[in-house]
Amino acid sequence: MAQKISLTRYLVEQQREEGHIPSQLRLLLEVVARACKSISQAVNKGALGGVLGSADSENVQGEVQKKLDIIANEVLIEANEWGGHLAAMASEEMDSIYLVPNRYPQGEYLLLFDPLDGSSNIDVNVSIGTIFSVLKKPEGSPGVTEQDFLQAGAQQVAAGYCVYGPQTTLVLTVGDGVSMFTLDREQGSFVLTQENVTIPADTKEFAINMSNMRHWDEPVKRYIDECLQGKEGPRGKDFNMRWIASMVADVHRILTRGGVFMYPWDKREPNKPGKLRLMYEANPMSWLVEQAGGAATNGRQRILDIVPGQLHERVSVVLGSKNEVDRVTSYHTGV
Ligand SMILES: O=P(O)(O)OC[C@H]1O[C@](O)(COP(=O)(O)O)[C@@H](O)[C@@H]1O
Ligand SMILES: [Mg+2]
Ligand SMILES: [Mg+2]
Repeated sequence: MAQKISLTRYLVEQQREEGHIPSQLRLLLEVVARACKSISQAVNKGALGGVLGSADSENVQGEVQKKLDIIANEVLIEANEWGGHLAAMASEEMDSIYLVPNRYPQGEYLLLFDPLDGSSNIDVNVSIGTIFSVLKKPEGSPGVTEQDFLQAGAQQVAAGYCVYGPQTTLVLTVGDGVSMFTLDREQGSFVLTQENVTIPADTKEFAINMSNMRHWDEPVKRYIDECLQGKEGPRGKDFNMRWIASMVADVHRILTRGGVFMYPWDKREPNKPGKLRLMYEANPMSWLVEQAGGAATNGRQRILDIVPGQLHERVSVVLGSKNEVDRVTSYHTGV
Protein backbone atom coordinates (compact mmCIF):
# COMPACT_ATOMS: atom_id res chain seq x y z
CA MET A 1 0.00 0.00 0.00
CA ALA A 2 1.29 3.48 -0.89
CA GLN A 3 2.56 5.42 2.10
CA LYS A 4 0.21 8.09 3.38
CA ILE A 5 1.65 11.60 3.36
CA SER A 6 0.42 13.79 6.18
CA LEU A 7 0.01 17.55 5.85
CA THR A 8 2.87 17.97 8.31
CA ARG A 9 5.20 15.89 6.19
CA TYR A 10 4.05 17.61 3.00
CA LEU A 11 4.80 21.02 4.51
CA VAL A 12 8.18 19.93 5.87
CA GLU A 13 9.09 18.66 2.39
CA GLN A 14 7.91 21.91 0.83
CA GLN A 15 10.18 23.72 3.24
CA ARG A 16 13.19 21.40 3.09
CA GLU A 17 13.34 19.97 -0.39
CA GLU A 18 11.47 22.45 -2.48
CA GLY A 19 12.53 25.54 -0.54
CA HIS A 20 9.08 27.00 -1.15
CA ILE A 21 8.16 27.99 2.34
CA PRO A 22 10.08 29.39 5.29
CA SER A 23 9.76 27.48 8.57
CA GLN A 24 7.58 30.17 10.17
CA LEU A 25 5.06 29.88 7.35
CA ARG A 26 5.07 26.10 7.68
CA LEU A 27 4.32 26.38 11.40
CA LEU A 28 1.58 28.91 10.75
CA LEU A 29 -0.12 26.60 8.22
CA GLU A 30 0.08 23.69 10.63
CA VAL A 31 -1.63 25.76 13.29
CA VAL A 32 -4.37 26.86 10.87
CA ALA A 33 -4.91 23.20 9.94
CA ARG A 34 -5.15 22.28 13.63
CA ALA A 35 -7.72 25.00 14.17
CA CYS A 36 -9.73 23.71 11.19
CA LYS A 37 -9.63 20.24 12.72
CA SER A 38 -11.17 21.51 15.89
CA ILE A 39 -13.80 23.56 14.01
CA SER A 40 -14.59 20.37 12.07
CA GLN A 41 -15.18 18.57 15.39
CA ALA A 42 -17.53 21.30 16.57
CA VAL A 43 -19.40 21.19 13.23
CA ASN A 44 -19.70 17.41 13.52
CA LYS A 45 -21.31 17.57 16.93
CA GLY A 46 -24.03 19.89 15.64
CA ALA A 47 -27.06 19.98 17.92
CA LEU A 48 -25.33 17.58 20.33
CA GLY A 49 -22.60 20.14 20.92
CA GLY A 50 -25.02 23.07 21.18
CA VAL A 51 -23.31 24.85 18.29
CA LEU A 52 -26.33 25.39 16.01
CA GLY A 53 -28.50 28.50 15.82
CA SER A 54 -27.95 32.22 16.04
CA ALA A 55 -26.02 34.21 18.59
CA ASP A 56 -27.49 37.48 19.86
CA SER A 57 -25.05 39.62 17.90
CA GLU A 58 -24.26 41.18 14.54
CA ASN A 59 -20.90 41.44 12.82
CA VAL A 60 -19.35 44.57 11.32
CA GLN A 61 -21.25 43.99 8.07
CA GLY A 62 -24.58 44.02 9.92
CA GLU A 63 -25.12 40.27 9.46
CA VAL A 64 -26.63 38.26 12.31
CA GLN A 65 -23.90 35.99 13.64
CA LYS A 66 -24.41 32.29 14.08
CA LYS A 67 -22.96 30.60 17.15
CA LEU A 68 -20.56 28.75 14.90
CA ASP A 69 -19.32 31.99 13.28
CA ILE A 70 -18.19 33.11 16.73
CA ILE A 71 -16.83 29.73 17.84
CA ALA A 72 -14.78 29.33 14.64
CA ASN A 73 -13.43 32.87 14.95
CA GLU A 74 -12.32 32.23 18.55
CA VAL A 75 -10.75 28.88 17.68
CA LEU A 76 -8.65 30.49 14.93
CA ILE A 77 -7.50 33.36 17.14
CA GLU A 78 -6.68 31.23 20.16
CA ALA A 79 -4.78 28.69 18.08
CA ASN A 80 -2.70 31.30 16.27
CA GLU A 81 -1.99 34.14 18.66
CA TRP A 82 0.75 32.56 20.78
CA GLY A 83 2.79 30.67 18.16
CA GLY A 84 5.22 33.47 17.32
CA HIS A 85 4.66 33.36 13.57
CA LEU A 86 2.03 36.10 13.33
CA ALA A 87 1.97 39.87 13.70
CA ALA A 88 -1.80 40.27 13.42
CA MET A 89 -5.04 38.76 12.17
CA ALA A 90 -8.15 40.05 10.42
CA SER A 91 -11.49 38.32 10.19
CA GLU A 92 -14.82 38.80 8.49
CA GLU A 93 -16.31 38.58 11.98
CA MET A 94 -14.21 41.33 13.61
CA ASP A 95 -14.56 45.09 13.09
CA SER A 96 -10.83 45.77 12.97
CA ILE A 97 -7.52 43.95 12.98
CA TYR A 98 -6.45 41.79 15.94
CA LEU A 99 -2.91 42.43 17.09
CA VAL A 100 -0.96 39.57 18.62
CA PRO A 101 -0.85 40.49 22.35
CA ASN A 102 2.50 41.81 23.64
CA ARG A 103 2.91 38.85 25.98
CA TYR A 104 3.46 36.59 22.97
CA PRO A 105 6.35 36.63 20.50
CA GLN A 106 5.70 38.68 17.36
CA GLY A 107 6.04 37.13 13.91
CA GLU A 108 6.14 38.51 10.37
CA TYR A 109 2.92 37.17 8.86
CA LEU A 110 -0.63 38.47 8.65
CA LEU A 111 -3.48 35.96 8.70
CA LEU A 112 -6.91 36.76 7.27
CA PHE A 113 -9.95 34.50 7.46
CA ASP A 114 -13.61 33.94 6.91
CA PRO A 115 -13.91 31.66 9.94
CA LEU A 116 -17.17 30.09 8.84
CA ASP A 117 -18.28 30.44 5.24
CA GLY A 118 -21.82 29.49 4.30
CA SER A 119 -23.40 30.43 7.62
CA SER A 120 -26.92 30.02 6.21
CA ASN A 121 -26.14 26.31 5.73
CA ILE A 122 -25.00 25.53 9.28
CA ASP A 123 -28.37 24.67 10.72
CA VAL A 124 -29.48 22.63 7.69
CA ASN A 125 -26.47 20.29 7.70
CA VAL A 126 -25.08 21.38 4.33
CA SER A 127 -21.36 21.87 3.60
CA ILE A 128 -19.68 24.92 5.14
CA GLY A 129 -16.03 25.86 5.55
CA THR A 130 -13.20 28.11 6.66
CA ILE A 131 -11.30 30.27 4.14
CA PHE A 132 -7.85 31.72 4.90
CA SER A 133 -5.20 33.92 3.33
CA VAL A 134 -1.65 34.71 4.47
CA LEU A 135 0.25 37.92 3.69
CA LYS A 136 3.64 39.12 4.78
CA LYS A 137 3.83 42.21 6.96
CA PRO A 138 5.47 44.94 4.86
CA GLU A 139 9.12 45.32 5.77
CA GLY A 140 10.23 48.25 7.84
CA SER A 141 6.85 49.08 9.32
CA PRO A 142 7.14 49.15 13.13
CA GLY A 143 3.85 47.90 14.77
CA VAL A 144 1.00 46.75 12.57
CA THR A 145 -1.80 48.85 11.14
CA GLU A 146 -4.78 48.10 8.97
CA GLN A 147 -2.84 49.66 6.10
CA ASP A 148 -0.37 46.75 6.25
CA PHE A 149 -3.20 44.39 5.31
CA LEU A 150 -4.25 46.36 2.24
CA GLN A 151 -2.17 44.37 -0.24
CA ALA A 152 -3.35 42.99 -3.58
CA GLY A 153 -4.19 39.27 -3.60
CA ALA A 154 -1.15 38.68 -5.83
CA GLN A 155 0.97 39.28 -2.71
CA GLN A 156 -0.47 36.29 -0.82
CA VAL A 157 2.13 33.78 0.34
CA ALA A 158 -0.37 31.05 1.17
CA ALA A 159 -4.10 30.58 0.76
CA GLY A 160 -6.60 27.83 1.31
CA TYR A 161 -9.82 26.61 2.75
CA CYS A 162 -11.18 23.72 4.72
CA VAL A 163 -14.58 22.39 3.70
CA TYR A 164 -16.68 20.62 6.36
CA GLY A 165 -18.84 18.32 4.25
CA PRO A 166 -19.30 14.55 4.03
CA GLN A 167 -15.50 14.63 4.36
CA THR A 168 -13.39 17.39 5.88
CA THR A 169 -10.98 18.49 3.17
CA LEU A 170 -8.24 21.08 3.42
CA VAL A 171 -7.13 22.68 0.15
CA LEU A 172 -3.92 24.66 0.02
CA THR A 173 -1.61 26.64 -2.21
CA VAL A 174 1.74 28.20 -1.42
CA GLY A 175 2.17 29.28 -5.04
CA ASP A 176 3.19 25.95 -6.48
CA GLY A 177 -0.10 24.40 -7.54
CA VAL A 178 -2.98 23.21 -5.40
CA SER A 179 -3.02 20.19 -3.08
CA MET A 180 -5.91 18.59 -1.21
CA PHE A 181 -5.77 16.84 2.17
CA THR A 182 -8.56 14.75 3.65
CA LEU A 183 -9.01 14.54 7.42
CA ASP A 184 -8.44 10.98 8.62
CA ARG A 185 -10.54 11.05 11.77
CA GLU A 186 -9.07 7.81 13.14
CA GLN A 187 -5.52 9.14 12.86
CA GLY A 188 -6.52 12.71 13.65
CA SER A 189 -4.45 14.06 10.77
CA PHE A 190 -4.86 15.54 7.30
CA VAL A 191 -3.62 13.16 4.60
CA LEU A 192 -2.57 14.22 1.10
CA THR A 193 -5.25 12.96 -1.30
CA GLN A 194 -4.63 15.02 -4.44
CA GLU A 195 -1.77 17.03 -5.89
CA ASN A 196 -1.66 19.29 -8.95
CA VAL A 197 -5.38 19.94 -8.88
CA THR A 198 -6.43 21.15 -12.34
CA ILE A 199 -9.62 22.88 -13.44
CA PRO A 200 -10.66 21.98 -17.00
CA ALA A 201 -10.73 25.08 -19.25
CA ASP A 202 -14.23 24.27 -20.53
CA THR A 203 -17.35 23.37 -18.62
CA LYS A 204 -21.08 22.78 -18.90
CA GLU A 205 -21.89 23.81 -15.34
CA PHE A 206 -22.52 27.25 -13.86
CA ALA A 207 -23.20 28.45 -10.31
CA ILE A 208 -25.11 31.64 -9.60
CA ASN A 209 -27.99 32.63 -7.35
CA MET A 210 -30.71 32.76 -10.03
CA SER A 211 -33.17 34.49 -7.71
CA ASN A 212 -31.20 37.70 -8.28
CA MET A 213 -31.58 37.53 -12.07
CA ARG A 214 -33.76 40.60 -12.41
CA HIS A 215 -31.11 42.68 -10.63
CA TRP A 216 -28.14 41.64 -12.77
CA ASP A 217 -26.21 43.76 -15.20
CA GLU A 218 -26.65 43.10 -18.96
CA PRO A 219 -23.41 41.11 -19.52
CA VAL A 220 -24.34 38.62 -16.78
CA LYS A 221 -27.90 38.30 -18.09
CA ARG A 222 -26.53 37.66 -21.56
CA TYR A 223 -24.11 34.97 -20.39
CA ILE A 224 -26.68 33.07 -18.32
CA ASP A 225 -29.35 33.45 -20.96
CA GLU A 226 -27.04 31.87 -23.54
CA CYS A 227 -26.30 28.98 -21.14
CA LEU A 228 -30.02 28.45 -20.56
CA GLN A 229 -30.71 28.21 -24.30
CA GLY A 230 -28.62 25.03 -24.27
CA LYS A 231 -28.08 23.02 -27.45
CA GLU A 232 -30.46 25.22 -29.41
CA GLY A 233 -28.66 28.44 -28.44
CA PRO A 234 -25.37 30.11 -29.42
CA ARG A 235 -23.37 27.86 -27.06
CA GLY A 236 -24.55 24.70 -28.78
CA LYS A 237 -24.54 22.64 -25.58
CA ASP A 238 -26.76 22.06 -22.55
CA PHE A 239 -25.63 23.49 -19.21
CA ASN A 240 -26.25 22.23 -15.70
CA MET A 241 -26.63 24.50 -12.68
CA ARG A 242 -25.52 24.17 -9.04
CA TRP A 243 -25.78 26.67 -6.16
CA ILE A 244 -24.85 25.52 -2.66
CA ALA A 245 -24.78 29.02 -1.13
CA SER A 246 -21.47 28.26 0.57
CA MET A 247 -18.75 29.73 -1.60
CA VAL A 248 -16.34 27.25 -0.09
CA ALA A 249 -18.41 24.28 -1.26
CA ASP A 250 -19.14 25.78 -4.69
CA VAL A 251 -15.43 26.48 -5.25
CA HIS A 252 -14.54 23.00 -4.02
CA ARG A 253 -16.79 21.52 -6.69
CA ILE A 254 -15.14 23.72 -9.32
CA LEU A 255 -11.65 22.63 -8.22
CA THR A 256 -12.86 19.04 -8.37
CA ARG A 257 -14.69 18.94 -11.71
CA GLY A 258 -14.68 22.43 -13.24
CA GLY A 259 -17.44 24.98 -13.66
CA VAL A 260 -17.94 28.70 -13.36
CA PHE A 261 -19.01 30.49 -10.17
CA MET A 262 -20.44 34.00 -10.16
CA TYR A 263 -21.55 36.42 -7.50
CA PRO A 264 -21.82 39.55 -9.63
CA TRP A 265 -22.58 43.15 -8.76
CA ASP A 266 -26.31 43.76 -8.89
CA LYS A 267 -28.75 46.64 -8.79
CA ARG A 268 -30.11 46.02 -5.29
CA GLU A 269 -27.25 47.91 -3.67
CA PRO A 270 -25.60 49.71 -6.59
CA ASN A 271 -22.92 51.32 -4.44
CA LYS A 272 -21.62 47.96 -3.23
CA PRO A 273 -19.16 46.37 -5.68
CA GLY A 274 -20.53 42.91 -4.79
CA LYS A 275 -21.54 40.65 -1.92
CA LEU A 276 -18.39 38.63 -1.36
CA ARG A 277 -15.46 39.91 0.65
CA LEU A 278 -12.29 40.63 -1.30
CA MET A 279 -9.76 39.79 1.38
CA TYR A 280 -11.37 36.84 3.16
CA GLU A 281 -13.18 35.13 0.28
CA ALA A 282 -12.31 36.35 -3.22
CA ASN A 283 -8.52 36.67 -2.90
CA PRO A 284 -7.73 33.24 -1.42
CA MET A 285 -10.22 31.51 -3.73
CA SER A 286 -8.94 33.39 -6.79
CA TRP A 287 -5.36 32.39 -6.09
CA LEU A 288 -6.34 28.73 -5.62
CA VAL A 289 -8.34 28.81 -8.85
CA GLU A 290 -5.49 30.43 -10.81
CA GLN A 291 -3.01 27.97 -9.35
CA ALA A 292 -5.24 25.18 -10.66
CA GLY A 293 -5.24 26.67 -14.18
CA GLY A 294 -8.52 28.58 -13.89
CA ALA A 295 -9.20 32.32 -13.89
CA ALA A 296 -10.85 34.85 -11.58
CA THR A 297 -12.05 38.36 -12.39
CA ASN A 298 -14.54 40.92 -11.10
CA GLY A 299 -16.03 40.96 -14.59
CA ARG A 300 -13.46 43.45 -15.86
CA GLN A 301 -10.21 42.97 -14.00
CA ARG A 302 -8.15 40.15 -12.50
CA ILE A 303 -9.21 39.93 -8.84
CA LEU A 304 -5.64 39.33 -7.62
CA ASP A 305 -4.59 42.73 -9.05
CA ILE A 306 -7.13 44.74 -7.05
CA VAL A 307 -5.48 46.84 -4.33
CA PRO A 308 -7.96 46.96 -1.45
CA GLY A 309 -9.01 50.35 -0.09
CA GLN A 310 -10.40 48.87 3.11
CA LEU A 311 -10.30 45.67 5.12
CA HIS A 312 -13.91 44.61 4.63
CA GLU A 313 -14.05 45.60 0.97
CA ARG A 314 -16.48 43.69 -1.22
CA VAL A 315 -16.05 42.59 -4.80
CA SER A 316 -17.91 41.10 -7.73
CA VAL A 317 -16.66 37.57 -8.49
CA VAL A 318 -16.45 35.41 -11.61
CA LEU A 319 -14.16 32.41 -11.22
CA GLY A 320 -13.49 28.89 -12.43
CA SER A 321 -12.96 27.29 -15.84
CA LYS A 322 -10.76 29.65 -17.83
CA ASN A 323 -12.66 29.81 -21.12
CA GLU A 324 -15.96 30.58 -19.38
CA VAL A 325 -14.44 33.26 -17.14
CA ASP A 326 -12.79 34.83 -20.18
CA ARG A 327 -16.14 34.81 -21.97
CA VAL A 328 -18.02 36.49 -19.07
CA THR A 329 -15.21 39.04 -18.76
CA SER A 330 -15.28 39.80 -22.48
CA TYR A 331 -19.06 40.38 -22.28
CA HIS A 332 -18.28 43.11 -19.71
CA THR A 333 -15.25 44.68 -21.35
CA GLY A 334 -16.23 44.21 -24.98
CA VAL A 335 -12.81 42.73 -25.84
O1 LIG B 1 -27.67 33.50 -0.03
P1 LIG B 1 -26.81 33.93 -1.16
O2 LIG B 1 -26.93 35.38 -1.48
O3 LIG B 1 -26.93 33.07 -2.36
O4 LIG B 1 -25.34 33.86 -0.60
C1 LIG B 1 -24.46 32.85 -0.75
C2 LIG B 1 -23.10 33.41 -0.57
O5 LIG B 1 -22.96 34.07 0.69
C3 LIG B 1 -21.92 33.50 1.42
O6 LIG B 1 -22.50 32.52 2.21
C4 LIG B 1 -21.24 34.48 2.31
O7 LIG B 1 -20.44 33.87 3.31
P2 LIG B 1 -20.64 33.95 4.92
O8 LIG B 1 -21.47 32.81 5.38
O9 LIG B 1 -19.21 33.85 5.36
O10 LIG B 1 -21.27 35.28 5.22
C5 LIG B 1 -21.04 32.83 0.36
O11 LIG B 1 -20.39 31.75 0.86
C6 LIG B 1 -22.03 32.39 -0.68
O12 LIG B 1 -21.51 32.27 -1.95
MG1 LIG C 1 -18.13 33.69 3.54
MG1 LIG D 1 -18.36 33.85 7.24
